[in-house]
Amino acid sequence: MDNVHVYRVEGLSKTYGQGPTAVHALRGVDVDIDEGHMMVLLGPSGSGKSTFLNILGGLDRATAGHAWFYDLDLTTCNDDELTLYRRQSVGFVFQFYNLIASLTARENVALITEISDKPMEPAEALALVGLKDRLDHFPAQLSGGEQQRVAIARAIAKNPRVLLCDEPTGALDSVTGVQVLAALDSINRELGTTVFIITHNAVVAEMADEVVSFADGRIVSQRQNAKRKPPLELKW
Ligand SMILES: Nc1ncnc2c1ncn2[C@@H]1O[C@H](COP(=O)(O)OP(=O)(O)OP(=O)(O)O)[C@@H](O)[C@H]1O
Repeated sequence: MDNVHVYRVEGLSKTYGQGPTAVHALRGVDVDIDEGHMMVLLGPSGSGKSTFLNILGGLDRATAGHAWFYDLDLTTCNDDELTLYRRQSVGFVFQFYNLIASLTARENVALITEISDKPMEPAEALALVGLKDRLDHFPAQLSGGEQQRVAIARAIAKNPRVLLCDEPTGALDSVTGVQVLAALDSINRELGTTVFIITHNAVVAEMADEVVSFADGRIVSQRQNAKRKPPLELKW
């Protein structure tokens, strides 16, 4: 049976600005993404990874081409449709955690579940990322890796179909970074969420089902790993 594609992308292009100062961030990207896959995106700085993820997440708009999320063409959505898509279907994790300092871990997650249709209990989301003993801690009482795991719990508590992570371990040392990657791995396995991770660390690619490499606004390679390596075995 054919795999179901969560995204189908055709000729996706993005140009910032116009004329001689225009920046061609994406130059015609074609790719299909299988539902439930753990995807790692590699490539040098400026190669278009974040632009690609931001368009898939409905945070930015393409200049040309198409990106379908199942049957929904994100490139023809109006602003309200994109907002609904983001709210219902996408979780985001960035390098910086953006937690509210005066709220506990549980309260930071609850902020999102209050505005979702089919949310998880905050405690359940925090347990999934290994923080069931930290529910009532404030961000300042948590390590950087633990704060990032609260941010991941917040992103998945609304049960999104996809989780888009832009350098989620960029601010962490290798030990805490691996724990964050392990949390993403268990979300992908236990919830079936399709997960994208942008990273500068090629070792992270070993935990992926599929590795997509960008250069100069294009995909220059796409390969599947025969076997995923558990994040706790990654060494960098
Ligand atoms: N809002 C913007 N306005 C103008 N140019 C932009 C904007 N966002 C990105 N760019 C440019 O588009 C190109 C691709 O950037 P992008 O952030 O997608 O690359 P990246 O591969 O994610 O890089 P990094 O690994 O450094 O985050 C770069 O040349 C960047 O300067």
